[in-house]
Amino acid sequence: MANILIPYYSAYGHIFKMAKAVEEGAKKVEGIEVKLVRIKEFEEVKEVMSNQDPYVEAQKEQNEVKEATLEDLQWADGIIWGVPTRYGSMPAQMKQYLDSAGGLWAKGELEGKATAVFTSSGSIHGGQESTILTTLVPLLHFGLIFVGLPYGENQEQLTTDGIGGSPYGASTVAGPDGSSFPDPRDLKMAERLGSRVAEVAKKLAN
Ligand SMILES: Cc1cc2nc3c(=O)[nH]c(=O)nc-3n(C[C@H](O)[C@H](O)[C@H](O)COP(=O)(O)O)c2cc1C
Repeated sequence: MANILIPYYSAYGHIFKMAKAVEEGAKKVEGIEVKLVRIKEFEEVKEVMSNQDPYVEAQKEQNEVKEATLEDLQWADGIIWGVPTRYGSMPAQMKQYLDSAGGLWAKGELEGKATAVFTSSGSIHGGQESTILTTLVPLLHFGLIFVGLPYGENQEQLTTDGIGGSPYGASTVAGPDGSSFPDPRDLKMAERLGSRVAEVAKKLAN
């Protein structure tokens, strides 16, 4: 038995779609309970974006998803973070959540749990790898054990096509105007990342 938490932030829905694929993958592993939770939005952002249809529609889609709490992190044996690229690194909303977990860090409560990151960017070279690698820095401070997405199981990465996926984690390209959808190969790799973390978390928990 092991619990997998998928905390994600998604302004326009791409990370949300990837998160659901990660969830599917984790659920495929026997004895796994999965919880998908959204990172709290800033009130200022809600206000500024309230007249932007793509944002409003994407938020509606996520209405049913509960907001992430610190108790969720304690509950989890494995944590898979959904982190869209903001200037080549994580959004402030995600950093705020991580910063609010200082009490758990102080007690070492997350040490030894499995973790992974999936991301999304506007353009192919807009910072998917830098987002995952810079997200890894605070995750290591928490003592989490990083799980990547190796080529062997993810031959889709061996391409010159404009899709996501790297040894660092699953990803997708949203398009400069956000109008692209995750490629089926992106979703497949996201699913495999979910299964992989679930397998590792189960072994670590036992
Ligand atoms: C403030 C801001 C900064 C961004 N910075 C980048 C960036 O550095 N590189 C990039 O390719 N896309 C960038 N984007 C585009 C987002 O990565 C893209 O909208 C996101 O991946 C879509 O995921 P979502 O639909 O789940 O929100 C940025 C978007 C915003 C709003």
